[in-house]
Amino acid sequence: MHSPALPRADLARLDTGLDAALQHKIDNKTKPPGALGRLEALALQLGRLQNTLSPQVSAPHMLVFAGDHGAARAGVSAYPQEVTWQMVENFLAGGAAINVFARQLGWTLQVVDAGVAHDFGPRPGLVDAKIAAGTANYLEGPAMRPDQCQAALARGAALARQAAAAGSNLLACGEMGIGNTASASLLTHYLAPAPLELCIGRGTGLDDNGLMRKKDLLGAAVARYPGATDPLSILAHFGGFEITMMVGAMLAAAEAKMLIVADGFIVTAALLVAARLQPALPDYCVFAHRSGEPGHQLQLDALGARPLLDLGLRLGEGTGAALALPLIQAAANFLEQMASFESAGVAEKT
Ligand SMILES: O=C(O)c1ccc[n+]([C@@H]2O[C@H](COP(=O)([O-])O)[C@@H](O)[C@H]2O)c1
Ligand SMILES: Cc1cc2nc[nH]c2cc1C
Repeated sequence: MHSPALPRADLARLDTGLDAALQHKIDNKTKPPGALGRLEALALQLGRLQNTLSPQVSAPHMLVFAGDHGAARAGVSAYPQEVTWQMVENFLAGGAAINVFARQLGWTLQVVDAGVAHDFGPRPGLVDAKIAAGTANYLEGPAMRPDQCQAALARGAALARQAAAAGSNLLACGEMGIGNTASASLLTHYLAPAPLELCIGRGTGLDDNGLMRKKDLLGAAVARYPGATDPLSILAHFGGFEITMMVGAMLAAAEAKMLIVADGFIVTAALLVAARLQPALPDYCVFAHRSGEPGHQLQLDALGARPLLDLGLRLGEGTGAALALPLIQAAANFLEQMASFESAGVAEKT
């Protein structure tokens, strides 16, 4: 599927021209070489991305995309579909885990209705980008029409461009959508690619019977759509609107040279789609954490990614991305603020 909503140009790999100077700056800080571990690689990545020896994290922006899934009614989740809109209300009231972590960081969230099956009316703090009241059920046909897929990609891209225009150079993505681990499993199966069975987990907490049912249903969905390889067609077939909007946001964020902070299983499914469209995309990403959802590791392997944290989180909402933000800020800060051996008068290695 061709996408008029997305940039046509190939996304460039990050320029490594400053690597030697960045590494020299990192190595001259008052610490043994390599002693700041993964933070040193993060500092190098930030320097490459911003093409400077003094990278900074400016106005980090978090988008939390919410959407409903037609397949949720068939029983792929431990929770009823209504939880999606109820949790959006919780986000708006400031009572969800992501609100707590965002407050701790002094961070504001932008909550986006990408396609929730509920009429919120005009609400302060909620971006109305509703494509439809939930996707169609992919057990019966495509989750969305091609024009809906394009509209979702375009809306996501516009939100990332707006954040960049307002001075942000870091985009963190989060999501909420009952049934969206099923969509993420299907996308992972086709795009990692990986055996379907290994891509399916308990999501919000299915018991053994529920997991068996989810595997049966998703097996039937794949049987209806054999041999697909085109990433946008697969995305449109299995949804959801929140995942599609994240794909658009990620591609536009990378184009604007923002650092993209990925969260868990569903956000990384969107990233898998985006990386199939723009293979250089992982250069622009930090993988915040390893989700407790087992298919996440398959996605990370497919992307050659190593997450920063491993806390057993499986909540979504962007919680892992929020928890990783201080580490990214620490990487920029040590590079900017630490003394060098010379400036501090500390003797170097003998
Ligand atoms: O981020 C993750 O890795 C993650 C893993 C499992 C579940 N979730 C969240 O749980 C919801 C989807 O779970 P489910 O079982 O309804 O497919 C959705 O709102 C996600 O944000 C998120
Ligand atoms: C309560 C609840 C909160 C969530 N946050 C993200 N996904 C979620 C799923 C449930 C069920």
